[in-house]
Amino acid sequence: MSKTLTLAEVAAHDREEDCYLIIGNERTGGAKVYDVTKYLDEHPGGDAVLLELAGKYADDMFEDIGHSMNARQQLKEFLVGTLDATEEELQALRAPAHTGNGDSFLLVAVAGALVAAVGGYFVFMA
Ligand code: HEM
Repeated sequence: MSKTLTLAEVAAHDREEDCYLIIGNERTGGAKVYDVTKYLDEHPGGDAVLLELAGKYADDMFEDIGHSMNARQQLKEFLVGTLDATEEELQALRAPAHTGNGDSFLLVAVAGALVAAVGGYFVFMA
């Protein structure tokens, strides 16, 4: 039977000699815990990216890369168990990535103001 781990239990496996990652979401069948310690040296994307996420929720990064079906298949070899966390806890872990949207909104607003100012200047000069 597969185990169920809490976020705190996963967080304890946060180094090169003992590296767990949480990958998965509602769409891919739920958040699951993987022991990638033995995979660090073999990962085509290198060990650094995995170590940076050691003991953490790595799903957003895993999905952003657009891993192949083969990579998804490989995941199964490293399965430790399922994650015992509420939807709110997972959302909180995703939060840092979401603040990025606020920044880009600001960027668009500033760029828009700049275009309006330059446009206004030319209209004024004409
Ligand atoms: C156990 C988890 C993981 C497995 C089994 C895995 C497997 C793979 C495989 C097989 C590839 C080759 C391309 C492909 O088939 O898609 C790959 C590439 C890559 N992976 Fe992962 N990966 C894992 C987790 C992650 C995570 C968490 C990141 C976070 C950033 C990551 C970043 C990358 C990058 C950047 C590449 C591209 C390498 C390149 O093409 O230069 N991987 N991974």
